[in-house]
Amino acid sequence: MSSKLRLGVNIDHVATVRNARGGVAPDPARAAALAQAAGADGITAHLREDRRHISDDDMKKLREHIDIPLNFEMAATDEMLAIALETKPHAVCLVPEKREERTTEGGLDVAGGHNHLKRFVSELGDAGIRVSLFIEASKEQLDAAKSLGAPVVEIHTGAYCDAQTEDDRNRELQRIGKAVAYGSAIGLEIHAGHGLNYDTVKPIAAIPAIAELNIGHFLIGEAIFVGLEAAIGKMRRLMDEARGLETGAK
Ligand SMILES: CC(=O)[C@@H](O)[C@H](O)COP(=O)(O)O
Ligand SMILES: NCC(=O)COP(=O)(O)O
Repeated sequence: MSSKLRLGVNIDHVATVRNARGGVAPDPARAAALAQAAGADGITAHLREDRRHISDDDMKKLREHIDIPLNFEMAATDEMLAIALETKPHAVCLVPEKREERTTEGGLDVAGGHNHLKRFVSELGDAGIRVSLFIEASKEQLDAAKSLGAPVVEIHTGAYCDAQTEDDRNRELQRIGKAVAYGSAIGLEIHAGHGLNYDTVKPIAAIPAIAELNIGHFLIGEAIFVGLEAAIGKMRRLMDEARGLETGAK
């Protein structure tokens, strides 16, 4: 019997729309409350160093007003560490960040940045925060994550989602499947996300050892047409179908 896959809804791009006019609407905390009501298992938000979407105040409001787990995505910097330790979210996902990128382009080089990351994993873990590392689907990165003592990794699904041919997509899917099997065999909890939509979610959701998917940009875009509740409901249904589960989603 397959187990239910958790859906973390990333609300970054509600803030992108708000910031286009510099006011207070639409409010990411309101979107998070709606996502929770629609069946999200967690809320993900990325406080970027340049504050292009989510703000410090959004993080505080999310922490105060949301009952489901908050997954705080951040770069491994001292500024972000201090904010995370004050916010005390359920989880922190450490991600690579480049000021000039449009979105997160790749995974963290955990193997190469081992010494730099160690302190972040320990300090967050000691504060009772579940630490995850956003990485590419590679054995080298999984081994490095394990040796740092991170309990969770999130596999970057961007290359799989962006693949232009069926062959490339299948190759990426196989790479992810192999990494998930290896990561879970060495005792890591495996999450996945980035760029997932209705067309790409099922093969990823069908990988049994994945415990959580984080999905944002597509859901917020789709909500413009059908509303957030319907968009999340459909994603939930596709995930449940991929696991062969009865779905309670509308
Ligand atoms: C780390 C990751 O893949 C995303 O969750 C992240 O939030 C992407 O950053 P943007 O939302 O700024 O594109
Ligand atoms: N970590 C991935 C995430 O939170 C959502 O990414 P996306 O669906 O906005 O690309």
